[in-house]
Amino acid sequence: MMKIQAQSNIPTDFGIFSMYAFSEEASDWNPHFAVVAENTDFNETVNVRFHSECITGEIFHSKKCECGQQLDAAMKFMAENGGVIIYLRQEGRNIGIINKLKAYALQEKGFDTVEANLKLGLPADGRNFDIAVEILKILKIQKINLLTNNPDKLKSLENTGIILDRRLPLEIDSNEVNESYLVKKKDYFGHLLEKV
Ligand SMILES: Nc1nc2c(ncn2[C@@H]2O[C@H](COP(=O)(O)OP(=O)(O)OP(=O)(O)O)[C@@H](O)[C@H]2O)c(=O)[nH]1
Ligand SMILES: [Zn+2]
Repeated sequence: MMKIQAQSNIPTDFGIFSMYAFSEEASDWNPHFAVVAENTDFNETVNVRFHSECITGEIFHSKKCECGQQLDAAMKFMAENGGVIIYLRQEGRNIGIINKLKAYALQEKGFDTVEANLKLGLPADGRNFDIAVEILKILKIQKINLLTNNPDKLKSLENTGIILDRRLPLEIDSNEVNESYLVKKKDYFGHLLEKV
C-alpha cells in the first residue's frame, strides 16, 4: 500500500512548501509527491493540481508543451492562495521518457502528439488519476478545487468520496512551437482551452 515515506519543508522562489514523498516501498527512487503550500487548511476546500511529470518541459524548458509554465503558475497560485500540487510520475502521459523521446522523434517527421504514441503501439494517454485520489485520501483532504483544463482529471474524482467544488482553469499562452499541440489537446482529448 502506498504511504508517506518522508516529508520536509522546501523553501522556493514562490514560498515555503512542505514536500511529501509517497510510495509503497521506502527504496522507491521515483515516488509521487504532494507539495503543500504554507497556510493550507485540509479541513477547508483545498486548491489542488494533479500534475504529470514532464522532464523536457519542466527541467529543460522545452517549448513543445506548456508543462513547465503550468507547474510554475500552479506553484505561484498555491503560494498565494494555499493548496497542494500532486506531482505524478507519469512522464509522457505515462509512456515514460524513453518512449516520449521516441514519440518526439516521430513528431519531427510530421506525426502529431497522438499519432506518434499510437504509431509506437502505445496509448494516446496511458494515465489514470487513481493515485492522485489515493494521495488526497491519505492526506485526509475531502473537498477540492482542481486546477486543470483536462476533463479526465475531473472525471477521476467521480464516485471517490472527494467533493469537487470548482474547476480552476490553468491556461498558458501558446508559443510558435506548441500551438498545434494545444489544438490537438482541445480537439482530441477535449481539454477546456479557450485561448486556442
Ligand atoms: N507522449 C507524449 N506526452 C507528452 C507530450 N507532450 C507532453 N506530454 C506529457 O503530457 C503530460 C501533461 O500533463 P499535465 O501537465 O498533467 O497536463 P494535462 O493532462 O494536459 O492537463 P492539464 O491539467 O489541463 O494541464 C506530461 O506527462 C507530459 O510529459 C507528447 O507530445 N507526447
Ligand atoms: Zn510537457
